[in-house]
Amino acid sequence: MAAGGDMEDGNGGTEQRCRLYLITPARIDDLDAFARDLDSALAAGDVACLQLRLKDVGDDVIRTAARRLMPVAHAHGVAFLINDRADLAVELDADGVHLGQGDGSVAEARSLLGHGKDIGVTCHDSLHLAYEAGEGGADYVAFGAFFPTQTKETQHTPDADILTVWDEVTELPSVAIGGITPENCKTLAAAGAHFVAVSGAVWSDPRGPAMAVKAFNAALAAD
Ligand SMILES: Cc1ncc(COP(=O)(O)OP(=O)(O)O)c(N)n1
Ligand SMILES: Cc1nc(C(=O)O)sc1CCOP(=O)(O)O
Ligand SMILES: [Mg+2]
Repeated sequence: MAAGGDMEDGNGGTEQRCRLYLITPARIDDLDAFARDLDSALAAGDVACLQLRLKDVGDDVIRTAARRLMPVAHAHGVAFLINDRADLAVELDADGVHLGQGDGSVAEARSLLGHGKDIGVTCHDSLHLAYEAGEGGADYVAFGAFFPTQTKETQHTPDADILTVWDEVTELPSVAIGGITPENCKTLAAAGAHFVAVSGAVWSDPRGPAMAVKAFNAALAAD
């Protein structure tokens, strides 16, 4: 799906239907150290995508981080998406953008990015928002937060059934997000999620991000 990386979902005939989607911490103080952590995490197992989600920083900080981290992702065949900002995604030649409900329309992002890039949309607990996103041309929809999370304040707590309903009515990939761990990810995969999006459970794992990626892939591959 993505030029630099492979954001194919598991329906492409791969053995593992639900794949891991990583999201960076909202703040990266030591970019070189994080790049090393990222390299070891992506070397440890299958990851479909990395989203750069820096918050409360200037555009140049996002640019510097993207220029440092996108080559690491691409070296492992991992798609690299920018959070919120379709304009920066174009400028940086990223593989796509993730849009929240306040980050502009899919149509606007598509007019900037073109058809070779991925556009994802936050849909919280709403099938209506997901239908709207799909009709607008989104490449995936994201539902969440399924579990308690310290990474983002959210009022929406969908039930996993929304993933099953979505999977029954469309082939448009779904991403599940919010408090996802190796211990709880399988329930979301079994419900129909094509990707599980994770931040804290990878970057804050005391065993290191590589072990966390291994644990997620072992859990997702289990029957
Ligand atoms: C894959 C994925 N799903 C949801 C979000 C949340 O996006 P948004 O609602 O715009 O909130 P912020 O992440 O911008 O704080 C996401 N980033 N990625
Ligand atoms: C960025 C984000 N969006 C959410 C939503 O519900 O839309 S929950 C969330 C936080 C994801 O990080 P963690 O894996 O650490 O919970
Ligand atoms: Mg956003």
